[in-house]
Amino acid sequence: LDLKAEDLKHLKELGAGNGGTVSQVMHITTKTLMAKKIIHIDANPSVRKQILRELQILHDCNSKYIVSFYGAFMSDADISMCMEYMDVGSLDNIYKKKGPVPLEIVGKITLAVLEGLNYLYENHRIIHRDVKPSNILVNSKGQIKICDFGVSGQLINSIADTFVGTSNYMSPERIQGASYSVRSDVWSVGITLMELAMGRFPFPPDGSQLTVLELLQHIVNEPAPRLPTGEFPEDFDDFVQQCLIKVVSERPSPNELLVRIFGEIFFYGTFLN
Ligand SMILES: O=C(NOCCO)c1oc2ccncc2c1Nc1ccc(C2CC2)cc1F
Ligand SMILES: [Mg+2]
Repeated sequence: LDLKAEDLKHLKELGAGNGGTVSQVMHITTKTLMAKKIIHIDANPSVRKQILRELQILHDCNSKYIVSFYGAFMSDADISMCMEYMDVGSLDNIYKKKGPVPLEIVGKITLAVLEGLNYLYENHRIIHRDVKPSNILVNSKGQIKICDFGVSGQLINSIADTFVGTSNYMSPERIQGASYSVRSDVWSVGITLMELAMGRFPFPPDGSQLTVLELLQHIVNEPAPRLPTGEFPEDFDDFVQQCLIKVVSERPSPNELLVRIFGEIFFYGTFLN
């Protein structure tokens, strides 16, 4: 299925984020609903060709926790990426509309995200680099899948060159210039789970407004955020604390967290059930 622009019928705009625009499209011949993401890259043709080549890896990223990929193509200076249409949408829009996510759903999200991250790393050595509620998608079959992960190194560079990438979910070591590791993704998972369970971004604790710089300094210099005491089960609080260990070498990897969850009684009768 080699995708081209003329094979697709534009249906509606779904959203626009930092540097990307997503719309719902129909693949005309197969009648398949898709989400098409357009990223504008002002890079020379050889860089754009390399990005397209690297994105082909997505055809081998097959997991029920990863949004399916249909293909990518260039149209003038833009990269178009076509993927599975997730009809319920992204978790940031869901919690902003419906309020804090019930804990049994947070448990389901936790397992899906850890399994997805673990699949990407163990099978393709891919680190997500951008775990956050807007990159976790839900469909009406109740499936939870991750997207927008760093599969193309060249696209990572091009996005970094073109857009301001200081993410609120960035780990302390990453803010201080250390290189990404899978454990940096686990920090972002911790912040994401807190945000979903609390129904608000967890920094700063008192909810006051911080500038971007103040936020980054806070993440590096202050203790990790904590769930409000007594409002959540201890096992969820412990799990989030594990994800938010500030020293990256002491923070668990997705694989270690999954082994701990499935290896212990911990899993049953907890927020993960
Ligand atoms: O969208 C991205 N960032 O969002 C900010 C710009 O709007 C993004 O950043 C990358 C960096 C490196 N390689 C890829 C991507 C990628 N996109 C992407 C990755 C995987 C998939 C999988 C099919 C589900 C879909 C995607 F759209
Ligand atoms: Mg995104």
